[in-house]
Amino acid sequence: MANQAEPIVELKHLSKTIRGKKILDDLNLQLYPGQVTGFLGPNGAGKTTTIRMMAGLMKPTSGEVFVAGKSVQNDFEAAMSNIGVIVENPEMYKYMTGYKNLVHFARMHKGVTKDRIMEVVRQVGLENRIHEKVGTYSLGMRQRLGLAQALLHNPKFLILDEPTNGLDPAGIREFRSYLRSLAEKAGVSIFVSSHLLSEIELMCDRIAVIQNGKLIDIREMKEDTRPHHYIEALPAKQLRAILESKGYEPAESGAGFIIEEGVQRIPELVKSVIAGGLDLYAVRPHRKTLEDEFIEMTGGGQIAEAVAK
Ligand SMILES: Nc1ncnc2c1ncn2[C@@H]1O[C@H](COP(=O)(O)OP(=O)(O)OP(=O)(O)O)[C@@H](O)[C@H]1O
Repeated sequence: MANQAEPIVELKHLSKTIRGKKILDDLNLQLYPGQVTGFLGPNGAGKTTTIRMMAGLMKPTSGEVFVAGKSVQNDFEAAMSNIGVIVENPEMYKYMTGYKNLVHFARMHKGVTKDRIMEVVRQVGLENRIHEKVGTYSLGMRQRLGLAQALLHNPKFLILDEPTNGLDPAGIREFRSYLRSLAEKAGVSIFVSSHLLSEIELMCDRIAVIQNGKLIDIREMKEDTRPHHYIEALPAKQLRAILESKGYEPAESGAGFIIEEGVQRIPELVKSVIAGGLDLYAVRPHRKTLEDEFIEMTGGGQIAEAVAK
């Protein structure tokens, strides 16, 4: 899929040292069109520093960031014409309407027409409220207006720093689906920083994990192709014996077991458990979470704890 395309963003040997302290250490990363990449790491890992350098707000000590082939460090304006940035709580003029705010921000770019402004307004679903003052907007609507602002000049690359801070669960869900459709329909490459594992898991195709200024992992978020089920029955010892006799390798999980099995053979298995005289308490599909994967990957060590914060 997207990985076979040319990267739209490349971080090459990005390092930053401030007063003798190494904050970023030789970061190399490629981002692709149509993909949402999560940037995950514990507090102080270096996420904001990386993002500031990607957006040209801070100079790296060494290394370079390329966006659509243009260097953010050496060809700033050309690179920025392809970048949209949303930082936490985007600055808006509350006493002006959403529309007037966008007109104001549109002046910072070349060639943003009124039609383009309205197109972006529709894209983020604000058409019914765009002529009302921003002061009357909910936080979710303000986030969407921020997104509209960042999209005005049709950037190929969108950077979001902790975008859902302060949103309620419904607002987060809504924002997430906008981002996904933006990547899928418009082919925008999106880079989202967060320290929330669960958020990244739902929003992203791919995650890059940073710790102590170093990129420690990059992985695709694939649906686990092998289906699993959780099953719980008493006595547990007997359940294990039944599962093993059917060729499963049951993994203990809470009061039950996880087995690798799709939904087709579950009714048959349930019949055997009941026929064996066991009390059945639960059978449900089980999907591995990112946290499970980290624990498997790290043996439950420091990284899993750090990213789970
Ligand atoms: N101007 C600076 N001077 C000195 N140290 C700095 C400066 N800016 C950042 N740091 C340090 O660099 C490290 C990385 O900070 P950064 O803000 O990039 O982390 P982060 O991953 O964004 O963390 P958070 O999730 O807490 O925002 C931290 O240890 C921070 O204290």
